Amino acid sequence: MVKSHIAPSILASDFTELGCQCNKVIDGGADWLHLDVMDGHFVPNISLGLPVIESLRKKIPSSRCFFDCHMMIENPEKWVQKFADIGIDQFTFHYETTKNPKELIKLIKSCGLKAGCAIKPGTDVEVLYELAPLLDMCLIMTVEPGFGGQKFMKDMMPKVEHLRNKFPNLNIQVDGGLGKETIGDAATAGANVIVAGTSVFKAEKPSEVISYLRKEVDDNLEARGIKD
Ligand SMILES: O=C(CO)[C@@H](O)[C@H](O)COP(=O)(O)O
Repeated sequence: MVKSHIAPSILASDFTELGCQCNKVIDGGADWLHLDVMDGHFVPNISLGLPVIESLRKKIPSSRCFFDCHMMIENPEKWVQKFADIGIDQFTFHYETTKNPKELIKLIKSCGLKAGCAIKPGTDVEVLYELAPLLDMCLIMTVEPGFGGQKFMKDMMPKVEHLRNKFPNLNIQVDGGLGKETIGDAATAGANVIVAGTSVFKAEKPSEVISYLRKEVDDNLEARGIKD
């Protein structure tokens, strides 16, 4: 059994008003904040890191919002403890960045964090089958990681479907190009954690978009009989 979680990606926010904008989407119904950490090596972009997330955490406690960190970085092992120390809730590493994913999951959990594993569009979903029972969440990228505002890759949906059929109780996240036009595909395939940057932060009424996304997910989880 799983719940819907709507996770706006702050990459699409106005960074000069970050705290206010985050509070607005949380008041509008967001369950998680999705924090995209990029190092300029694993992906061709640099976004934000420890100081920004630490400041946000001081304003927004865990009891108010779950901090979901998507680590688009090389050598993720080096950063787990540091991100745990500033109070994040979940550390999602990329499968492509580590030789020993099982050890990394152990490390993440030993630091008191939830563990997620992401795969790029070119990576086979089968790599997650052995790891999924050890994980709190799998992330199927629906764009090439690195930038917000890209087109949703519908051809990633069979990955979500395979994963959902094998693991009915797993949190399955999709990330990239999600909004009102694409949520139907993701929800039908079985995704329950929806990252939405542009569609939420650039909306006139973020709360209305969040409710729309949640309803699509909830209806589909209910139809599958796996809604918590
Ligand atoms: O991880 C990434 C991009 O690498 C995403 O989290 C995007 O930031 C989502 O943005 P939208 O496609 O929803 O604008």
